[in-house]
Amino acid sequence: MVDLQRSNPLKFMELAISGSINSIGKQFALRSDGRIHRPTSHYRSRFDCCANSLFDGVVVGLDELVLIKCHPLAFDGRALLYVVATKFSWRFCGLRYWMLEKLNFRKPERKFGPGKEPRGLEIQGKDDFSDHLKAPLSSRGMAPEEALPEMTHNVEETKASISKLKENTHQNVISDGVESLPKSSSLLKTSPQGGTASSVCIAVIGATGELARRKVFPALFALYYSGFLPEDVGIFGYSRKDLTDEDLRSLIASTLTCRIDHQKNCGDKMDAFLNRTYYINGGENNKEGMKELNAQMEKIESDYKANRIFYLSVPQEALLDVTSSLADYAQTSNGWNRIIIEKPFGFDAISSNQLTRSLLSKFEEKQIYRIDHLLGKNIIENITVLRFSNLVFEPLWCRAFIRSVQVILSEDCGLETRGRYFDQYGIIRDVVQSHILQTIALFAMEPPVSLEDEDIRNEKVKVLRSIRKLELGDVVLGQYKASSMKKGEIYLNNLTPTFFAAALYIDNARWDGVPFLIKAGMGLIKHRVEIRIQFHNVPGNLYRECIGNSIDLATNELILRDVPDEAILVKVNNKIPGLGLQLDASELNLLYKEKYNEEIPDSYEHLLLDVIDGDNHLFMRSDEVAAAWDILTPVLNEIDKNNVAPEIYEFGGRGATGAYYLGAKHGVRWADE
Ligand SMILES: NC(=O)C1=CN([C@@H]2O[C@H](COP(=O)(O)OP(=O)(O)OC[C@H]3O[C@@H](n4cnc5c(N)ncnc54)[C@H](OP(=O)(O)O)[C@@H]3O)[C@@H](O)[C@H]2O)C=CC1
Ligand SMILES: O=C1O[C@H](COP(=O)(O)O)[C@@H](O)[C@H](O)[C@H]1O
Repeated sequence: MVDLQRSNPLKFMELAISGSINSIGKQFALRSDGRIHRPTSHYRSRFDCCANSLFDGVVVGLDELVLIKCHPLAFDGRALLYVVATKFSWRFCGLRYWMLEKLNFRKPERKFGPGKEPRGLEIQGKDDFSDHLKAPLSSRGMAPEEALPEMTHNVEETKASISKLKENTHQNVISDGVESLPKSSSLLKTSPQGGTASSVCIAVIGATGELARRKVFPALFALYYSGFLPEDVGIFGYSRKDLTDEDLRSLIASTLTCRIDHQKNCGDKMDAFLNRTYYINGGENNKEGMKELNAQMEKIESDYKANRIFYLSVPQEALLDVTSSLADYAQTSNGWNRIIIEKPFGFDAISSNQLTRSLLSKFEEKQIYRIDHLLGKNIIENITVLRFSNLVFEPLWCRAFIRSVQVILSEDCGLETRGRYFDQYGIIRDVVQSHILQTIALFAMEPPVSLEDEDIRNEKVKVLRSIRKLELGDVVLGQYKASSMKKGEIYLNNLTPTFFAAALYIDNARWDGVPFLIKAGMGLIKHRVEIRIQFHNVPGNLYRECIGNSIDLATNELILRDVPDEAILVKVNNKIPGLGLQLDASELNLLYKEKYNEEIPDSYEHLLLDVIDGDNHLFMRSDEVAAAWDILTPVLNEIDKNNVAPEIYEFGGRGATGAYYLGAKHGVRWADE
């Protein structure tokens, strides 16, 4: 136990936390380089819940496993800072340095966004992690609880743990409650400019492509504007075109916008962002291109620590060459390297396993972020927040109470410019393999040990592996009429599905017999993205005579809606006012735009921030990808082998009528019937 600032503990805490988290009472993570780590996205909700608990919590620095407990009001108002960690001496140096820095004994050179620290710019030689394809599940990802003393253990135990750890370090001498500096520590190394901060470079490979221009650069700018990227971040755009820095800047400037809540100084910020953006012409040989990228990054990087993110926004067929060249020639050895890969992560089980093997021969699992932007939406985090933080839901989350689940992703638009990509992949590979199966996995998983990414991924993969292989009889394919394709749109092969419905079953104790109906389609009547959980009828319902409609329509329902208008709705039966006794099925409606007067950040922003944080829980691990393809590959093979033709439907209609028969077969009424 280290007793700090006896005389003025709250002031100390204020100093310590200022600039990172605004109010005392919230938790924070301390990185080994002395930086305060802001809560990651999934911690954010936990923090909000714990806001009144005066540090009575834990924050874990991912693979560094630093546990900090702060009780500013405990012990007669004295501030106590407990630090428990493995490799104690090394981390303790970091802590001491951080304390001194915060107490203004040492000033960092670099400053980040307005009042913000970038999240998770921690130093890691590389993101080391076990190979999940090889390791048994039980050995994957160590939960903090396994590595550290129990969160709730008492102060005496904490004192004992800390004195024991201190016995094992020869470097740390306590004087007046503040650790003296070690003689030498890599954490204290300064750059020639005197700075000790890490730098970050982000390379967008495929910078001239649609996704990069439309989504990736705007999300990076929004993060830069909000202070989540360091002022001196380096943004690199890479493709094979012969362009200059100025060309790239003009190309992306047209897609950068100042959101409603990002108006102040937006023009200046945009100029600053564009000035930090550089173009690399990779040419026809990515090996040479990556060497050039590496050289240009080195020119602007801190020689203290340099971290790199590579966003691979290239066609799937270019992935292997790009990742291999990047791994060999563009990684830094002076910080961490993370790569982001776009879906659909292969074409089927075989090609996906090949891609995974190739990735894992060059990168460690923890370095790979397989992105599906639909998983960065609020609705996805809300699945677990609602379930695990509400007593009214968690006990009902099983076959005994839930009759069916529907996952609906219907779009009213056509393919427009995306026809070429879509014609190769079709809707199953485009959104089912990743987005819909991930939604079901998060929905149906057992409670994870913690909110740590690997704990969540361990549970998701179990669900995916328990999903029964899909059969052709439980699948409906559709394609919107070619005559309704817009001018300039590519005519799809007549076997490419733009609509898909299926019934899935999870063969485990919790979900045995519960149909999970999924529907995804383009060119439909309405843009609608929602998850609907239908509960069983009330057994022996006393009011059945008073329910006007079919009793089936009067069951409780929980609806998580993303589009239109984000909302959480609960359908309940209530009495209609008046002298009679008649029941009505009404919706208790939490409409986000009414409750929260805030613009919701784009999902790419959310996910990019998670990558910066090193938080993988919304990104598919290799074994999850393999399990997802195992569910779909047999039926995809059958469809291809038998040339199964999709049912043609009207653009702007309700999709293939086969979906209704499918619903009836599984005893489910689609929500839009
Ligand atoms: N667009 C979207 O909304 C979505 C896209 N995706 C995925 O994102 C990725 C990119 O999609 P999108 O932007 O639409 O594709 P585009 O075809 O529009 O852009 C591809 C980019 O990659 C570059 N590129 C192509 N081949 C190579 C290569 N061999 N080496 C280096 N760079 C290369 C291209 O430039 P150049 O040819 O000059 O090198 C271009 O900048 C795809 O994998 C797709 O599956 C996923 C979901 C949605
Ligand atoms: O990833 C994809 O998402 C889009 C829908 O995304 P949104 O952010 O516009 O809701 C979908 O149209 C596309 O098919 C799919 O690849």
